[in-house]
Amino acid sequence: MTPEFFHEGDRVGILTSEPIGRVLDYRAPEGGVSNGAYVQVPLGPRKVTGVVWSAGDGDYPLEKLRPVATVIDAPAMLPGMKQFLTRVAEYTLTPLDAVLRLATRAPGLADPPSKRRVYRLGDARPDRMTPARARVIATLEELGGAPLPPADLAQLAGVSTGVLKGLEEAGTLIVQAAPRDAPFPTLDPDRPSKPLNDDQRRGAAQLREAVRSGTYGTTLLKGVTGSGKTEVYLEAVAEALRCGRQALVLLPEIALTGAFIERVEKRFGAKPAEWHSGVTPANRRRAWKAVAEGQARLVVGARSALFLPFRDLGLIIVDEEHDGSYKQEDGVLYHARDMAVLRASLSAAQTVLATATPALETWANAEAGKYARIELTERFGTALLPEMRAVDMRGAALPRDQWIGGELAKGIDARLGTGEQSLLFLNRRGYAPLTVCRACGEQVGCHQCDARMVEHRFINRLMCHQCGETRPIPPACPACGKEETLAAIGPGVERLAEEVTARWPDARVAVLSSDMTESARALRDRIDAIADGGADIIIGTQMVAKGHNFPLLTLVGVIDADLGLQGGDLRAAERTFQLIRQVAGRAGRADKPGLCLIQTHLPDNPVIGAILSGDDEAFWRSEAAARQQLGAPPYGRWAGVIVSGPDERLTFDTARALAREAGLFTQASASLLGPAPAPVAKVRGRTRVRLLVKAPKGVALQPLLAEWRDRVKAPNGVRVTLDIDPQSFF
Ligand SMILES: Nc1ncnc2c1ncn2[C@@H]1O[C@H](COP(=O)(O)OP(=O)(O)OP(=O)(O)O)[C@@H](O)[C@H]1O
Ligand SMILES: [Zn+2]
Repeated sequence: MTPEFFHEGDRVGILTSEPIGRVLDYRAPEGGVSNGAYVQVPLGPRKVTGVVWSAGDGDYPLEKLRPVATVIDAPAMLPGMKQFLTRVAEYTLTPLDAVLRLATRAPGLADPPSKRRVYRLGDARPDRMTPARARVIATLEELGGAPLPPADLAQLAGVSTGVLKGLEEAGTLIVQAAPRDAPFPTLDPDRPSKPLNDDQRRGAAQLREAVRSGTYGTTLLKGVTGSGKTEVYLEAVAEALRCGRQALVLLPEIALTGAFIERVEKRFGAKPAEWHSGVTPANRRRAWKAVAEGQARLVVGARSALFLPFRDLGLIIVDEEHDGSYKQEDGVLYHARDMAVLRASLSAAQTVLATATPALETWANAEAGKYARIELTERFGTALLPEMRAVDMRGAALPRDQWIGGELAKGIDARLGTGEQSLLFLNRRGYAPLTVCRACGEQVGCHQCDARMVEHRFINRLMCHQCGETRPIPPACPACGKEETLAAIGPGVERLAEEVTARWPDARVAVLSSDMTESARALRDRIDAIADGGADIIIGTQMVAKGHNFPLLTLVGVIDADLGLQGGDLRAAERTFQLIRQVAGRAGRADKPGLCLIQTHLPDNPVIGAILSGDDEAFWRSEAAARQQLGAPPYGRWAGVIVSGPDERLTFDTARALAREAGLFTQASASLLGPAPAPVAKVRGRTRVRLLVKAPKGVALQPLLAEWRDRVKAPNGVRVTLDIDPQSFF
């Protein structure tokens, strides 16, 4: 048992967020320190952030230990949070310090709370009263004594800051220093919600009851696109607020937060805290602290918000829970949906997984009765689900630089000039996936990756989608040196935009792709403008499939439905099903009916069939049966292993040495496959080799993997990465 408090001079164990691999001993500072306190400690010449984790247990002489330098002004980490971080580390087989880093990513945490200047009303009145001066006094009197920053006061009173200066000199305005981290406004759960329909009401009641129970539980909220899932789970949020607890809503895409926050503001009368990479450092720190103090009651954010120091988390919503972006693919390889369930189970909270097309894992857990279930089978109001049609492209014979077939083109024609919008979906960023020399056949590749360079015409450069490196489009072939022989092959969204502009020169075209380098704010404005009718034809990658509401949109064209079906990884069918259903769901969300045309060369493919048929349960059952037969997740447990290093031979040697220890797995009725060069065999100059561990469901895989990894000492520079429940296999 760790004591609650350490007195000055006690030996304390500090976990830092530095890659040290263990808890370090320090001496408790003057005044003592609580268990769980966030602190700064000296480490070599630096000061680093850490948490009081345990009693110190080393045998280094106490008097030689360095004392804790600063105790950070924030509530101590709660035992439940320590447990959560520990379990994440164990589950993902990552060092605890790396997980702590996720939980302390608030810039300037240790800085003293900074102050800003505010004005409050003093007793003195100026000798000479002017209308402007009177307005300033009236404004502050109306606020009942609350101080205001100069800029806000000037704006509200409609005066210049010069007027304020004069009043300050007269002693009418008094300067004060107020903490910069203003508290978050209070959300009111009892403001009226939208009137819910019967299905929504039933779902909301079920969720409210679950939240009130004050126990752990997970619910799959499955509703067709446009059924109003958001309205339903906002009722669960309201209930958590009524119970005095905190709530977290995870969204898969930053571009969605703007619209979502507006909905929260309408429902609860104020804005929630935001947490994602687009939030400024100052606001991050403000949110982190307010969450730790229990003052911020609702957080809307990206997956990393799961690691915020909630006081009393009662509810986690994972919106579009099937979305691949919930898996973090570097650093700590965790799946935010799974870790949300873990965090909820440790804090007697409820999790709600909202989606139109659940991940097979989630579907199976609901089938098995581990998750409760709520179904919304119809769109809200009078809107109908879009009509879905496959377009057989096998005989289409389109010109070389066209990808929009006759039927789709007719659909676009019919909508131009009527105020209705068309959306063309192509899940490929850039101009063309391939740049080939017409003279020698060279495919332009990345210098440091086993990947082709992708032409991005908007920035006029070639880009490697593995490492992000860009370079100018070369004037001559890098292999044969011939000039003007490089040709773009195949379409990306930018090239599709070119086709659209050529064929419909008068149409207003908008391209939405995740690599556009605009700010979150600018992107949001653009999306709002599109929703208001600012474009006739929208072209987008999977970013457009997620959750947007474009009321005027009535036609969705899937340019190439077969893209995701090739490559044949474990989830190819599932992902294609989810993505196309989701993008189709953008059509016909208001009063006009929607149509989705799916261009394919594989019209008889069962996945295309399932997308068209509307019989979801049949699709999940057949997917489940196929996975069961393979012993694949969720019916078996898989772990991906990537061995990478700058030296090819050493990397392969390490992988082979690991493979020789496969006996450890076979004894536990698990198996090891590989090594084999990874499908992307080189990234940033590092050779990549893959192995795969497959185990039956009951096997405790992590301890086995840890022991196995430790049996082989990887030479300098060679890294062994373990990926539990891998989502990607490149
Ligand atoms: N009870 C309601 N009253 C009025 N409007 C509603 C109600 N429920 C939903 N809507 C409206 O219906 C539309 C779809 O709702 P919402 O965005 O919640 O659906 P969804 O199920 O999350 O859809 P998707 O999965 O496609 O993103 C929205 O414009 C929303 O404002
Ligand atoms: Zn590269």
